[in-house]
Amino acid sequence: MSQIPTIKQVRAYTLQGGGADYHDQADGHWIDDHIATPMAKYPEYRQSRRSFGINVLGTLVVEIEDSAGNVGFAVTTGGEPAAYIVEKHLARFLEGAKVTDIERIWDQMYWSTLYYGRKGIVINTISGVDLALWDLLGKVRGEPVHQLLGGAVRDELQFYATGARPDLAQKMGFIGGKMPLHHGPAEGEEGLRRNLEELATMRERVGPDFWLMLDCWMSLDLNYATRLAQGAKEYCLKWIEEALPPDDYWGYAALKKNVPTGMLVTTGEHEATRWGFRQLLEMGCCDIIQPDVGWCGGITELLKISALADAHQALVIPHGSSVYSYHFVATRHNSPFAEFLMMAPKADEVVPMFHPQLLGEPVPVQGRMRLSALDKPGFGVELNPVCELHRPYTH
Ligand SMILES: C[C@H](O)[C@H](O)CC(=O)C(=O)O
Ligand SMILES: [Mg+2]
Repeated sequence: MSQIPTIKQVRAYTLQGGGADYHDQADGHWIDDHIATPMAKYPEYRQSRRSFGINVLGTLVVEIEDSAGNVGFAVTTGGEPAAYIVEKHLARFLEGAKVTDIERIWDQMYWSTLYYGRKGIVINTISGVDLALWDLLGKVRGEPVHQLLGGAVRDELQFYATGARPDLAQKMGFIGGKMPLHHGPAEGEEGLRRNLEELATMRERVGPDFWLMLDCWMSLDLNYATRLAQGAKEYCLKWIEEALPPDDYWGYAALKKNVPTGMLVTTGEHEATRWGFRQLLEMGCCDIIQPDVGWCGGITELLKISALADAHQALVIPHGSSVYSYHFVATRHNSPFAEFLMMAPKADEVVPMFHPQLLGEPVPVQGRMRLSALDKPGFGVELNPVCELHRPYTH
């Protein structure tokens, strides 16, 4: 057997601009247009998520180089604080290790950061390192990540679209459309009426059979979420997403009992690790969990989360995250479809989710993606050289 390369150097960079929903989008983009948020109770922070700092962190880029000159990389949220954690803390667990030591490295990253980590930015950072390790291993082996995960269980992925225009997504071949909720409890009865009107208008446009979902981005309370779900029954809402703050497991368990029969409760994009998802699953909080592979602990942890969900008969439909989730979804029976986040400002065309950061990022065609689009080594993407990388710390 040929010798397994060892990890020579770990480098952490930051990058501003573009890059999915927590990054810098220009004025007029649907993703930052009066979306209901937990900050909407303050009128001055209601119109735009950038106003309260959704883009402050920017992107973390992790690069891992091995002794044979292969370089794996990944992008996630976390920016400069995450770069500090990689360089000053996590790099020690990688340098000198074999490129196959992924499980041991994850374990050491998690337990060594426990005293200041567990969730949020630290787990985003660990996720970025883990994804870069899987990318590197794929490049060393000359195989796509889905093959390293045990192989695909289907030849084609099917997508629903998240964006302001499910009616256009329907024409583009997606199986459903998830709209952002625009008004939270602070906008009172008038806001609730407008939320339901928007849903009614969209149902009218897409006809009776197309899936319609509402993404509430943690903005509601149990009473409001229950009333919204009950009002939305008439318009056959397929699921109500992230209605409550992620820590309100008790609220989710109650909401799941309160929603009309057949309507699904989904959540989990801001949840992390097997322990967080265990809480959601054991308390009966939702029907579908939506881990983001760049935030929940990476692929290594998502495998564990997914097995746990399967045993609870819950589906795993990862949040956004492009190629990092496509390679995973292709390999799991309990992930029968995937999300595509419409990053075109008017949600009127399919554009790569992480544009301009990645080169070679595949996108759905007619709401579908052939497995052959994911056949390159690693995650099959490259960093776009036009993006300016900044390395704020070294070790
Ligand atoms: C549209 C939502 O507010 C959010 O930005 C994206 C999201 O939660 C999702 O794709 O799910
Ligand atoms: Mg969501």
